[in-house]
Amino acid sequence: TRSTRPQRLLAAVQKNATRGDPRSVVKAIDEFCRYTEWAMNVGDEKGCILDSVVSEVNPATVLELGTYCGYSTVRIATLLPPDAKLITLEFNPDFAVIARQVIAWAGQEEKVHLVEGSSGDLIPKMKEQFGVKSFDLVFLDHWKDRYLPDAKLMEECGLLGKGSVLLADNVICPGSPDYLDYVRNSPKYRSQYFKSHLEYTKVEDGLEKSVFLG
Ligand SMILES: Cc1cc(C(=O)N2CCN(C)CC2)sc1-c1cc(O)c2nc[nH]c(=O)c2c1
Ligand SMILES: [Mg+2]
Repeated sequence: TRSTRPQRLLAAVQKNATRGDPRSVVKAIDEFCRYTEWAMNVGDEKGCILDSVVSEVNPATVLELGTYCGYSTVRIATLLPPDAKLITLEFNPDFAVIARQVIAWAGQEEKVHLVEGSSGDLIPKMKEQFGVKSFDLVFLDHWKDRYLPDAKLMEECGLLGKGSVLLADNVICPGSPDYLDYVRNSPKYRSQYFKSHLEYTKVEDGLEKSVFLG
């Protein structure tokens, strides 16, 4: 039967990237998605904004909501010090299988903990199961309708501390208007929009960076 898009993306990584070289993995995925087959990775343009926020926050603990094929997981992990921890949650087991292999090909498995399941179920278990006190950075890139409930859930679970940064992908396309309205109008956050484009296209999209004020 026909292969899946994530399987074709992994094949492109294994063919064109050097094992243990994360930058070559990122480049191979971007070339595949730009010239062969579009896929919903954060991409190179928004990826540079992601990189700059990760470098600025210099997080010890990161939560990524939505792994997909592991593209942003690799981008983030590459910028973290060796003792930092990146937990990434993926609901779709077929995506998780591919992401583990992409992350391994990039040589980043030490810093990454990929957990399969839904964010709504797993967020309340972060403290007990993973010994996390709070997250310095959360990258929301799973499903537009879960951004707001999961942000509130993280607040309720005490997973956000003063200065914790939420960075959300796709706030314009596909769009998460209720989340945007919340973080832009809540006294608990200071929010900033980084205008960009939907990965590998000219369509407008952007990242919203929101600092939790405690
Ligand atoms: C699946 C999809 C289709 C989009 C689109 O407008 N398209 C028109 C233009 N053509 C080229 C591509 C397709 S945008 C998008 C998407 C993009 C992300 O970054 C996502 N991140 C996390 N979770 C998502 O569900 C997610 C969906
Ligand atoms: Mg996205």
